[in-house]
Amino acid sequence: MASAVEKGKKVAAYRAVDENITADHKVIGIGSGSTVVYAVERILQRKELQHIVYIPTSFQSRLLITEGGLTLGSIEQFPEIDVTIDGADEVDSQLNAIKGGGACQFQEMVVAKAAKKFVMIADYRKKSKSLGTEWVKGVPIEVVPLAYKVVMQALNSQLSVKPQFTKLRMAVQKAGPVVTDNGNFVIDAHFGPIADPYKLGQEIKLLTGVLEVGLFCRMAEIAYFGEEDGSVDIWKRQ
Ligand SMILES: O=C[C@H](O)[C@H](O)[C@H](O)COP(=O)(O)O
Repeated sequence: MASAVEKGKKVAAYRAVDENITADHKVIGIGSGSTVVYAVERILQRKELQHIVYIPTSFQSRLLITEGGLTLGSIEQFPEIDVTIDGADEVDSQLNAIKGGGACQFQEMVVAKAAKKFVMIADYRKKSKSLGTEWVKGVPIEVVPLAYKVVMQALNSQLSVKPQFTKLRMAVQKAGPVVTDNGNFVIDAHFGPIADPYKLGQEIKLLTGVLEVGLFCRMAEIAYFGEEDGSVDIWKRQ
């Protein structure tokens, strides 16, 4: 029996695919994480979507595309994407989101920005009144390895909001830090409730050594949340 969370991910992903991807589309971006697995599952069920080129956002998402037998494209070949569909760790009512729980935020940002429409999918646990209240592991920040200590110091001293903690993300079943698909490290910085996620994201992005910040602000047009009862709550950006 699938848990309520898994059911939530699945109904959100299926509905988002059905309402946003059509046979007229040529290039679709595929996000990363456990919810996106259901989006690809739904795409594979829809025979009329098989001719589309799919752009990955991580090693995991590339595997989903190739193992499903879909056509893989790169962002270099296809810098213009019709729709990108991706998961999220926490989403507020304006559709600002924390992403990067799986350390994929850089490629996800590139592929989301290249898309005419960015669609998010998640289960009910990801809905939030204020970013930093539901996802308390910290905002994921991808940094060039040699600069990680310098960035940590800067995070603690140079921002308009002081983080409650900053941590280098450590790997599981491997000694040492998580290494991203781009060969970088991830710092998780927790700020508590974030009053202005856009501003905070801009400030962090300016720190030398930072490649990308997992604050996706003013980007998604629509978000689908799968509920415990099997329904889907749809939020649109105003
Ligand atoms: O780096 C990972 C991504 O931003 C994921 O989209 C995010 O962590 C959500 O993942 P999941 O669908 O597994 O909750």
